[in-house]
Amino acid sequence: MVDKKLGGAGLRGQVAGQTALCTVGQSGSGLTYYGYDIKELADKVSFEEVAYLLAHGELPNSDQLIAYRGRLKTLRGLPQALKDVLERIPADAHPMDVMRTGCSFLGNLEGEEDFSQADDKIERLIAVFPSILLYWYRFSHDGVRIETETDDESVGAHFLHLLHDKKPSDLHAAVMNTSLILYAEHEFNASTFTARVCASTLSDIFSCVTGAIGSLRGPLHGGANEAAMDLIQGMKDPDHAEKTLMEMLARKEKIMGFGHAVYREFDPRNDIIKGWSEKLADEFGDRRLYDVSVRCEEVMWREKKLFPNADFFHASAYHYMGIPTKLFTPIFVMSRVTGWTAHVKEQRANNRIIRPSADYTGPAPRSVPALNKR
Ligand SMILES: CC(=O)SCCNC(=O)CCNC(=O)[C@H](O)C(C)(C)COP(=O)(O)OP(=O)(O)OC[C@H]1O[C@@H](n2cnc3c(N)ncnc32)[C@H](O)[C@@H]1OP(=O)(O)O
Ligand SMILES: O=C([O-])CC(=O)C(=O)O
Repeated sequence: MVDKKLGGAGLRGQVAGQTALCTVGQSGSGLTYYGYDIKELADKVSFEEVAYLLAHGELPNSDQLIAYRGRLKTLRGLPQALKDVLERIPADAHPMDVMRTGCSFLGNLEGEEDFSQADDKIERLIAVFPSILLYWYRFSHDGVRIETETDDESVGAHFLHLLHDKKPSDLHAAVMNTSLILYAEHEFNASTFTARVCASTLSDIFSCVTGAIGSLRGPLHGGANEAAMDLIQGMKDPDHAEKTLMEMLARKEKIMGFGHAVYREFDPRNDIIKGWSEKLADEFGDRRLYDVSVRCEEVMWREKKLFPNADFFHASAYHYMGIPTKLFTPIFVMSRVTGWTAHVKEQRANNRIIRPSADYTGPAPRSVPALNKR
C-alpha cells in the first residue's frame, strides 16, 4: 500500500470543516450518504431518491417521491436564450465546457435571488443538465434541434433517450441509475470543496456549481473516466493490456482511473460498477473492454498496490451503452450536482468564510528599485 503524506501538500488528511452528508473511507462500510451504505442504496433505491435524500436529509416517502419526480420532469425545458448560446458552441468544444457555460448562463436567466430559492434552483439544475448537454451535442453533431422535455421517469433514462433518440432498455436505464447514485456525493473531494469555498463567500448557487464543474473537469478528478477509456480502447486483449501497463509503469506514467486520495485498499463503488460492466459486456456480445479492464486491475494491484477508483469500470460500462467518451465526465456532473448543492446548503447553514493561511516562501522584505535600475 502507498504511504500517505498526512498534512501539507493537498491538505491531505486535514479536517477542513464538518459535514453530515457523507463518510468516505471510515472503517466498516466505506461510503455512506446520510448513514446509508452505498451498496444498499445502489441495490434498493433510485437516483431520484438519493437526490432527494441529499437535498432534504431523509429518503422520500412514496408521495414525496412521486411529487419530486413530477417536478423534475417539468423542469427539463431550456429557455430560448440558452438554446441560442448552446447553438453557438462549436462541435469540438469539450462537453465539460458546455456544462460550465450552460450552468453559468442559466444563472444569468434564472439567478438565485436569495437563499430561500436554493431548493428550487437545485431541482432545476438536476433536471436541466442532461438537456443542456444533449441539446448542444445533438445540434452540433447531428444538426438537429431536439425537444428536451421527455416523459422519462428518471434522469438516467432521460439522458439516454435524448442521446439515442429512443427510450433506453431496462438494463441501460438501471445501469445509469446506479451510476448516478455512485457518483452523487463524496465528502470534501476537490470539486465539492470548490463549491463550498464559493458558498462560503455567500455567493449564489449557480456560481458554486459552475466553479465545481471546472474542478471536476481535470483528469486527476472526474476527467479520469474519459482518460481511462482512452487507455483501454487501445488494448487489444488482456496480454496486450498487461504489456501496455508494464511499459507505462516503467516510464513512471500515471494510470488514470487508479488510486485515491482517501481510500487505502479499495473504492467501494468499484465492485458495483464493475458488476454492471460485465453484464453490459455480455449483452453487447464483446467482452474485450471488460476483460482488459480486469487485467489492468490485477496488474495495478500486483505491481503498485493501486486499485480502480469509481472512474475505471465506468469507462467500459458507458462505452457498452453507446455513450461517446467525451460525454462521460458530464454524466458525473449530472449526478454530483446533488452532492455539490447539498454541501452549499450545509456550508450556508453554518458559515464562516473559508480562508486558510500559506507558508511564505518568497523573498525577504525589499524596496522597489527605480525603473532604470531593474
Ligand atoms: C472520482 C474521482 O475523482 S477518483 C480519482 C480519479 N483520478 C484518477 O484516477 C487519476 C489517477 N490517480 C491519481 O492521480 C491519484 O491516485 C489521485 C489524484 C486520485 C490521488 O492522489 P494522491 O492522494 O496524491 O495519491 P497518493 O498519495 O496515493 O499517491 C502516492 C503515490 O502513488 C502514485 N500513484 C497514485 N496514483 C497513481 C496512478 N493512478 N498511477 C500511477 N501511480 C500512481 C503517485 O505517483 C504517488 O507517488 P508520488 O508521490 O511519487 O507522486
Ligand atoms: O473523493 C475524492 O477525492 C474523489 C472521488 O472519488 C470523488 O469525488 O468521487
